Amino acid sequence: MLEQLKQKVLEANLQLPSYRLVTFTWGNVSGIDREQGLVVIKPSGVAYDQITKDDLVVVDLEGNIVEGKRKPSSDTPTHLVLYKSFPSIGGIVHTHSPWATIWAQAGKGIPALGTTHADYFYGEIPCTRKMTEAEIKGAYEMETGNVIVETFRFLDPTQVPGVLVHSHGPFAWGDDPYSAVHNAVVLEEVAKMAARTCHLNPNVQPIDQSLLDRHYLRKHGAHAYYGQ
Ligand SMILES: O=C(CO)[C@@H](O)[C@@H](O)COP(=O)(O)O
Repeated sequence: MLEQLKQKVLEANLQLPSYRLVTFTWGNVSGIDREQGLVVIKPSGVAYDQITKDDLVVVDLEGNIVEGKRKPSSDTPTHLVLYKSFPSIGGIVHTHSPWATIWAQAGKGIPALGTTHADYFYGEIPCTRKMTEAEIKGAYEMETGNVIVETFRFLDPTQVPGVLVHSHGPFAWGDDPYSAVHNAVVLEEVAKMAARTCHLNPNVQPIDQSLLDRHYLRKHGAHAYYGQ
């Protein structure tokens, strides 16, 4: 089980540069084995083209290193807060993908302006509030997770599998590391489309609820009918 998860996390991390979601060592992917309560995550500061399965780090839900010779991603506390708060997710991706990061730096959520967005996100992709001085100077990465969880107090993370951390960048998640990367790619695509749509038409409004429902629910939920 854990070896299979390591392979998935390795492949998912290597997808980030191939989908052009990261530059240098920015970003990270993790996956969780909920039966064992263990998380596999990318090593901190290691170039993607040098990462091997042996470089991956295994931590418990308190962040203790259980296996691995490297230091875990600096964002590990953020991932752990999300795994503990969102029990349905199996993989998490953080990047600084440019278009999503532009929205995060602007402090604005990405509105659902079209069906591409609606196919994956059941409404706006929210932006967190700014973090306080105390949060920034305190356990910063853990507090980053807490501000994401606070943003989702009235949202279902399975229906909106991503968020923008104010002044920082996007986090996306899914059932496993691969689906988390898939959602991270879509988040970046809809961020680009939405930015250019708003530039073309500053008065554009989010799509009607009926269209949002039709597109989201045809792919998700009990009555989904998309695909084979
Ligand atoms: O968000 C950041 C830095 O702002 C991190 O994702 C990025 O530097 C990657 O850090 P790690 O190599 O995962 O420790």
